[in-house]
Amino acid sequence: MIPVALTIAGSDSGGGAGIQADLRTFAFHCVHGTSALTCVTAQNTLGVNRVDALSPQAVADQITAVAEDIGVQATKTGMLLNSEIIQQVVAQVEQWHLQPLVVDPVMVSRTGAQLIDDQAITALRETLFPHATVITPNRYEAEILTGLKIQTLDQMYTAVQQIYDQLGVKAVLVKGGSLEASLRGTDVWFDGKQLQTLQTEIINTSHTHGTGCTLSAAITANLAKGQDLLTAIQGAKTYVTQALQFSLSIGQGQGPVGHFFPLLSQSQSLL
Ligand SMILES: Nc1ncnc2c1ncn2[C@@H]1O[C@H](COP(=O)(O)OP(=O)(O)OP(=O)(O)O)[C@@H](O)[C@H]1O
Ligand SMILES: Cc1ncc(CO)c(N)n1
Repeated sequence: MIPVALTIAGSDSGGGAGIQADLRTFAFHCVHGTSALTCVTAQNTLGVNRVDALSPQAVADQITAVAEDIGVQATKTGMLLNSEIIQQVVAQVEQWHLQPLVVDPVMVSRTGAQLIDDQAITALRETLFPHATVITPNRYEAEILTGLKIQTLDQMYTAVQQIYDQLGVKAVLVKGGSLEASLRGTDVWFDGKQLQTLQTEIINTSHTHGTGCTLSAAITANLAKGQDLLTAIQGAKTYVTQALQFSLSIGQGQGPVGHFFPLLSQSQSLL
């Protein structure tokens, strides 16, 4: 049986983040990827120029179509855009028991662009987080969720525990990709029992677009294969690190990670 994963997320026309990153990541892990699109962004390596929402019912119907026929072993959410879409996603998560559920609480991109409105942030916290197996905020999202400034490892430890204690989530991974250079490969994990620092080699590249989506999609793919959560996260971090090693210098801004890096390395060795 081939594992099936579902991503509920937005489209990135530049192909680096969102649904495009998620489906490539699922494919790399030999997991069949299905999707429910929430919105379409006009986006490239320089930033987001425009966002168009799908109707909440259209999002719900995509999830129903996948869940009632194909079935899903693990689900992730990415850019959910507004509170009406979040309300429908929560209803679908409940109806189809979409577990395990990885919630990447996409609010602010690494370039600092706000990607969802304030009401949506409240809806995420109050209605979706309680269903999450794990949430994976980046540094800016953890700052919004806690009201803390996060610059150091100690501040990451405080933030991850505060999010766990105050937001009723089962587990939290605060990601350090946008911290100062020495902390870029460092994430902090807390599930109410274990506080862990997860560290990989730091890759010195400015082409990091899509790291967060790729990480949460890889965690989801590993969960769809039946791995336990911490193993799934460790494997996903290794994948992101490798994808960063083969990141693509395309466009005038921050290029995407290289999801298909083994193919790239083969073709390079053929040159
Ligand atoms: N230069 C780097 N070297 C190694 N790991 C990195 C680097 N940059 C980011 N990471 C890792 O990538 C993962 C994603 O973290 P990051 O903080 O970049 O997420 P994000 O801001 O949500 O990403 P994005 O918005 O670009 O999709 C984390 O596991 C982080 O440690
Ligand atoms: C569609 C989409 N989802 C997520 C992110 C976060 O990187 C982005 N930039 N675009």
